[in-house]
Formats: sequence, structure tokens, C-alpha cells
Amino acid sequence: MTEAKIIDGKAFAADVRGRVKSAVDVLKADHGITPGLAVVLVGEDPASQVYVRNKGKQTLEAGMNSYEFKMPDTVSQEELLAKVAELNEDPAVNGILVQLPLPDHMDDQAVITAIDPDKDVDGFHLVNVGRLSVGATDGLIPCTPLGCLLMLKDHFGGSLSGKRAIVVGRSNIVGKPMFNLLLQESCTVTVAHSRTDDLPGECRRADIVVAAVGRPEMVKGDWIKPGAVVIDVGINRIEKPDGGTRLVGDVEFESAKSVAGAITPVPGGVGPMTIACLLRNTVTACCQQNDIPEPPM
Ligand SMILES: Nc1nc2c(c(=O)[nH]1)N[C@@H](CN(C=O)c1ccc(C(=O)N[C@@H](CCC(=O)O)C(=O)O)cc1)CN2
Repeated sequence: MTEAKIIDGKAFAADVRGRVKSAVDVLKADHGITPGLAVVLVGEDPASQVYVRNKGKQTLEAGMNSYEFKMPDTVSQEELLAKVAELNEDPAVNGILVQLPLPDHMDDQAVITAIDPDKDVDGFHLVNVGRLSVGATDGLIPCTPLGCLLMLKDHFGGSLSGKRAIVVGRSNIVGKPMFNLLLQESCTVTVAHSRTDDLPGECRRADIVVAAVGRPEMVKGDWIKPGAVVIDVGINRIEKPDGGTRLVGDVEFESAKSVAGAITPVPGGVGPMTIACLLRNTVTACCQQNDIPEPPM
């Protein structure tokens, strides 16, 4: 049997960033506008520090302005909300992102709700959730599901119409928006979760499997229909027998790749698309705020 095509998320993300840069060049040349992205980091979480650093670097590389705000984890929610309010009013800032997770004393939803929905480049605000759920075209779409969709559309040559898809996981950040995006593409979509009966059987019916459940290597190769496309959103750090650690997805890659038609690896699959789509959303937000057509990306 032939092995699955490995979908190279790093290369795909680099391509998206290149298109974003070209769009930014058009905005600068034709409209004299440079999009700006503000990222707020609260606390010292090492992984979050890396993600925020990469966001700033890639924003600048795309030719946009990057504004980074670091706050200690002792900061009060009121102080964070005041920063968000200031950024909402700043015309140089087209996109605002508060890095998650926030410290325990903060209410994530209250902070997200404080962001101007038109600057909510994470697509987490209830207004954007609502826009996505009714198929509105002016919403900002959460970056990770958007990245998955772009990879799927590329694989299938543009149309997903009629495909049977399963999303394993029902989180607000990935599972639910992924469901809405696939439904809009005229897929027949199942959302599976911890209470789903016969999860392997449900997966075996799907042409597209999106695994976003947060459990290391839960989806096994014999759950995959031969030739199906597997998008693995999981990023789980597990211990190796020698005492070190390694990253694995929610799919058992080795067994799945000998059955699937195409599969994303972890690392190097969906992960890099998250930041690329954040840059894309920042350009989208900037165009909407200035009432100018979005250059193709
Ligand atoms: N406000 C937000 N917070 C968080 C988001 C988000 O989209 N918005 N997502 C994650 C973190 N994240 C970006 O913020 C992110 C996660 C992973 C990657 C990535 O490229 N991962 C690599 C592996 C990295 C490693 O070696 O550890 C990969 O999968 O290849 C990019 C961005 C939570 N918070």
C-alpha cells in the first residue's frame, strides 16, 4: 500500500506569509496604510513567550507594524482591560490578540469580550463566533481552524463539497469553528467528543478527519478510512522511554500514515499555520476597518 502524502505545514505557512506580505505591499503602495498587530502577554509562561516572540518577528517580516505588551502575572484584570481599551481606540492597531492561557485569577471570556470585535484577529469574540455560525462574510475566523481549512482546500483542489468530515473535539477555539467552516464548505460534518459511541466507527466513515481533542495519539491508524485526509491539531508533549520528551499529535502518526491519503505531521503541520493565519486576519481586519478591498491572499 502507498503511504500518505505528508502535508508540509511549515512550507504551506511560509507560502501564506508570502501572500500576506504581497498584500501588505499593495496596502502600502495603493493606500498608504501599514497594518498593525498588538499582542499582549500576561505572565512568564515559557511556551507563550516563544509564540509571542514568533508572532512579533513574523509580523515585522510581513512588513506590518508589531506592538508587544508584556504584563506581569500579578497584573489585575482591570489593568489588562484598560490596556485592551487603549488598543481598541488606537488607529494604528488593526488587530489585537491577548495570548492564552491567562493566569488563573483572570476571566478569559471577559477579556476577549473587551476586545473590539473588528480588531479581534483571534476570532474568539462572541460577535465573530456569531458571524461564523451564520456564514457572514465580514467575520474574523479563528486562526487554527482557518489554517486547517486552507490546507484541506489546497489538498482537494478548492472544493470540499459533499465530503464526509469528522471533527474529533468540541472546543470553542478549534472544534466548533472547524465544524462551522466545514459545514459552510458543504461537507457533511460529524462532531465527536468524549461521549461519542463507537468513535472508531464514526472516524472510519470520514473522508476528512480533524483531530482536536488534546489527547496524545488517541486516533489510531485502523480508525482511518483508506485514502482519507487527516488533519492533526494536537500538540502534546510526552515522555520518551529514555527520559526526554517529544511532541506528538492527537493521531498515532505512524499507523495512520500507512492508511491515510494525506496527513499533517506534529510538529510541522497545523501549528505553523496558526501564526500565518493570524497575519492574514490582521490584513483582513485592516482592510475592513479602512473600507478597502482585500488584496488576494
Ligand atoms: N490568543 C491565542 N492564544 C493561543 C493560541 C491562539 O491562536 N491565540 N494558540 C496557541 C498557541 N499558539 C499561538 O498562539 C501556537 C501554538 C503552536 C504553534 C506551532 O507552530 N507549533 C509547532 C511546535 C512548537 C513546539 O515545538 O513547541 C508545530 O506544531 O509545529 C504556533 C502557535 C495557544 N494560545
